[in-house]
Amino acid sequence: MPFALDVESISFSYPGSGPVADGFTLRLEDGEIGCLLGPSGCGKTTVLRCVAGLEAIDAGEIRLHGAVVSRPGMTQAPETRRVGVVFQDYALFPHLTVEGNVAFGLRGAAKASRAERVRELLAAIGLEAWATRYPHELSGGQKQRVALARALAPRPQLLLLDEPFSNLDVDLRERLSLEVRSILKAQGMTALLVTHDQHEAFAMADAVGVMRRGRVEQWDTAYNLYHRPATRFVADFVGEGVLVDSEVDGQPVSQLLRPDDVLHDDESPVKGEVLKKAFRGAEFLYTLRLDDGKQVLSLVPSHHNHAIGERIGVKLDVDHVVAFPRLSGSDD
Ligand SMILES: Nc1ncnc2c1ncn2[C@@H]1O[C@H](COP(=O)(O)OP(=O)(O)OP(=O)(O)O)[C@@H](O)[C@H]1O
Repeated sequence: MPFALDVESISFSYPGSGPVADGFTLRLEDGEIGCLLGPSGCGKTTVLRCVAGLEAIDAGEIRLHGAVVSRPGMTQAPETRRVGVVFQDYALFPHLTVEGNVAFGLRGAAKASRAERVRELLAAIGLEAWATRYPHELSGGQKQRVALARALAPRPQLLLLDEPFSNLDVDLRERLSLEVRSILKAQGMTALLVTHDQHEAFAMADAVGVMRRGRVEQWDTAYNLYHRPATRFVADFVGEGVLVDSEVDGQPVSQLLRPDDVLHDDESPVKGEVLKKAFRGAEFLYTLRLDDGKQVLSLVPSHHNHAIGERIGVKLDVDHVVAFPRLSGSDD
């Protein structure tokens, strides 16, 4: 079986700039939800535009279910790729009702089957009662669900989502990511999401690619990106933590300590001075200075409320060591 999406070693530059995608590779199985996660400017949106057919690649190849849609000198038009796109700004048609918006991509289909598909999708997004409302009557989350239904209506072979929740507040973002994931899974849709928000990536995707300078640095499950980052960049970008100088097998290394590796324990002889504290609801995130001067982060249940300057006992609970060679000067 060919991959639903197979992006093989593509390169792309805007006129007059260096490469924005640089030997970029990514594969998605049928029904898989992938995510590109990375800092601003690393090339996420550009890769999505190449996959949609909005940019012509300079090298490599893009295939959808085995059919070549892009190679140097050949770019199949976006409208014939059967690729749906959802953007962050919803882009709903203000003069069309919810059902009018969802039906928009079904022009040309028979009336009865069009009505049936619209009904099915409004049920999937839980907005049947809103069919005859207009976009200005909807909340941000509802608008984004309508945009999703509109993109799904013509049954694309791939759905691209570009920062779809970034206009929504944080709580809604995570809830909607999970909701959208279950809608996509129910429809068996293959999807590629782009975001710089790791909570969104973790909530929605089966696998996440951390991007840096036009390439994927690690393609993995959320769990592995957090607990087994392959590079210093991934360790730094995903989750919180500090790198402390240490030795493994006699070699000088920087060891990654996540806040959940450092436990608060009153009995422990190792003490840390509270330098900073951030209330997270269920937990405090403490920044502690140990007696040897090293700083670590510690996640502590929030009923342990300690003042800045207080010394508290800590112990390490590291079930596997993640370490990188120590930096020598200018490399990063
Ligand atoms: N139309 C354009 N012409 C020239 N350069 C561009 C154009 N669009 C984007 N770029 C540049 O390409 C690089 C990658 O941009 P891109 O939008 O793909 O990044 P991104 O990872 O999606 O970032 P963000 O999270 O900020 O949206 C950036 O340096 C950007 O300035």
